[in-house]
Amino acid sequence: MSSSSNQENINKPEGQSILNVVLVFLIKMITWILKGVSRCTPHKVTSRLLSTFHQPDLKAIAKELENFPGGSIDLTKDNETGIAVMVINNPDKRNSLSGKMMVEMSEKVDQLEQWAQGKGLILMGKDGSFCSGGDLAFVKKALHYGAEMAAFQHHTLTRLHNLPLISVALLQGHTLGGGAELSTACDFRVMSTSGKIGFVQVKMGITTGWGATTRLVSLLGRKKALQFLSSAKIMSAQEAHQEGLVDHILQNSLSHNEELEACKQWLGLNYCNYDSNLLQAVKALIVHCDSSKDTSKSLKYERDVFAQFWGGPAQKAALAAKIKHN
Ligand SMILES: C[C@@H](C(=O)O)C(=O)SCCNC(=O)CCNC(=O)[C@H](O)C(C)(C)COP(=O)(O)OP(=O)(O)OC[C@H]1O[C@@H](n2cnc3c(N)ncnc32)[C@H](O)[C@@H]1OP(=O)(O)O
Repeated sequence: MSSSSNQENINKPEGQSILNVVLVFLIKMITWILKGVSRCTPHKVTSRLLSTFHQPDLKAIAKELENFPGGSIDLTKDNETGIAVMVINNPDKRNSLSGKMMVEMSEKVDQLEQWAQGKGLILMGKDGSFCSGGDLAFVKKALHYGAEMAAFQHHTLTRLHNLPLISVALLQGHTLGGGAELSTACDFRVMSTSGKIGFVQVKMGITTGWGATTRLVSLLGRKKALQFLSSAKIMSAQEAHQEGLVDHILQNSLSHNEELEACKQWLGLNYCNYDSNLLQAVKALIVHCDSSKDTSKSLKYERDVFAQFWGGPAQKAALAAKIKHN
């Protein structure tokens, strides 16, 4: 009796410690598996993001974006030629986009949607540079606001893409990151011989936030989209033309203004020769008949993924490194 109770006293702690070891092992295994699963899950959407994405309150987002000043978006419409020019005007920062400029771009797209005499649109940057993406001063202050900013930009750029006007991005100087994304919201891209274009987002620790993945896949197919987006390669005009991203390279040694005139001629002579009602109908038909036009699901997925990386450690490290892409 006494020996068996001794036995029990001796065995009990041993049994417990084995149980403890097994329990700790199991907990570690479960934690490890869960971490692995979460690492493999491409997008973890929080309830906050879901509610934002299902019904983005664009007016409230615009109000918030207006708190980030700098630059402007300028629009001139020529009723005679039917060609409008939209200028991204923030040359001191290589025409990067502030929050306020995002709102202004949306307002200018509203105006173009109503332009009955319109045939064509040229989107360009001020003083010989197209756009170097988001204004990094804005980006650093808006690291909590990626999902909302992306929803706003998706709405504006989808409307820009679907305008009943034949649109051309005039790519002078640098077209980087969000700038490259903007260029894909136009029907054509015309580039200076010295121009450079790069989807540098992965180098900045993020994925596309302004809808370029969705548009690139439909424009050039999966393989090219993958090549541009995964390499962050900066392409010359010749390379971008060979890849099919750029439609026309301008003649060498023209001034910035001469390049604009040459771009107007290219657009006007090739695509704006006929009546504006007819041309608007042609563009509207193409948008309507494009089987990939319902991009809402794809854009939502794109911004879900973007929101995961925006404000994350890789982006913060890239911003701290003050990377230049020239
Ligand atoms: C939002 C996100 C997205 O895709 O969703 C993105 O867009 S990611 C991509 C974000 N973009 C970038 O990371 C571009 C970083 N910048 C550069 O790589 C370079 O500045 C170039 C754009 C190639 C221009 O080089 P370049 O030698 O010609 O001029 P620079 O470097 O002296 O630039 C002239 C002035 O413009 C400013 N600057 C240039 N890009 C800027 C930007 N995105 N935001 C704010 N400031 C910018 C420079 O700091 C400099 O200001 P100071 O004279 O005061 O020094």
